[in-house]
Amino acid sequence: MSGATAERPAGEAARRRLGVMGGTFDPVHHGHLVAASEVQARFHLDEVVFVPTGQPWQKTGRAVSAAEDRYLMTVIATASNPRFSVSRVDIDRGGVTYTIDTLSDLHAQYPDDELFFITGADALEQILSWHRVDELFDLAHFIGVTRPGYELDDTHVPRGAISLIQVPAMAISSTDCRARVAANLPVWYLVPDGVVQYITKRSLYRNPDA
Ligand SMILES: Nc1ncnc2c1ncn2[C@@H]1O[C@H](COP(=O)(O)OP(=O)(O)OP(=O)(O)O)[C@@H](O)[C@H]1O
Ligand SMILES: O=C(O)c1ccc[n+]([C@@H]2O[C@H](COP(=O)([O-])O)[C@@H](O)[C@H]2O)c1
Repeated sequence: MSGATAERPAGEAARRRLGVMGGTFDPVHHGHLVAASEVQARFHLDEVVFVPTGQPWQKTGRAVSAAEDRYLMTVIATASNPRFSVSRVDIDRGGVTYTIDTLSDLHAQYPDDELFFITGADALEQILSWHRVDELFDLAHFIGVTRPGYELDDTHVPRGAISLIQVPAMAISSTDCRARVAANLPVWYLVPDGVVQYITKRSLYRNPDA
C-alpha cells in the first residue's frame, strides 16, 4: 500500500482508517491495549479491530487456550473503548492463522477501508518467515511498535511498507501472566479486571502443562 502516513488526508474523500491488532491473546493484557490505543491516536485511526488467532503456527511447544476463551477475554478487555472492536475472522475460518488470510478477509469485508496492521517488535523480527510475506505489504501498511526487551528494526521490510513508533513501555507478556496464575500470583493490573475475573471463573492457566 503506497502513501500511507500517520497524517489523516484532508477532504471528504478520505478513506476510513482501520487498525488491525492480531494476536493470540492468551490472555490479552495491558501491553496489547496500550499499544493499540497509542497507534489509534497517533495514526488517527477510526477504529482498531483486535483479531484473535485461530491456531498460531509459530507458537509451538504448548497448547493454546480455546479460541472462544481468548475471543471472550478480548471482547471483555476492549468493551470500554468505543474505538476498539473484535473480529472473529481468524477464529471462524478455523485452522492455522496466516495474516495474509486475515488481511484478505478484512479487505473483502471492508473494501473501502485503508488497513494498518499493528505488530510488536518481537513479531516484526520474524516477519520474513510469515506465509506469503511478499503479498502482505500490498494489503496493509504495517506499524511496528516498541516492546521492552526487543529491538525495533525494520531494515528487513520493504522501504515505505512500515512505520515504527514508540509506545509506552509495558513489560508484560501473556507467557508471564499464565505463569503467574499457575504459581498462584496475582495478575491484577497486568490484565483488565474483567479478564482476571474471566480467568478465575474458567479456571484458566492453573495447570502449566495443560
Ligand atoms: N508488552 C507489549 N508491548 C508491545 N507489544 C506487545 C506487547 N505484548 C505483545 N505485543 C504485541 O501484540 C501482538 C500479539 O501478541 P501475543 O498475543 O502473542 O502476546 P504475547 O504477550 O507476546 O504472548 P506470549 O507471551 O504468549 O508469546 C504481537 O504483535 C506482539 O508483538
Ligand atoms: O502469517 C503468518 O505466517 C504469521 C506468523 C506468525 C504470526 N502471525 C500473526 O502475527 C500476529 C501476532 O502473532 P503472535 O503469534 O505473536 O500472537 C497474529 O495476528 C498472527 O496471526 C502471522
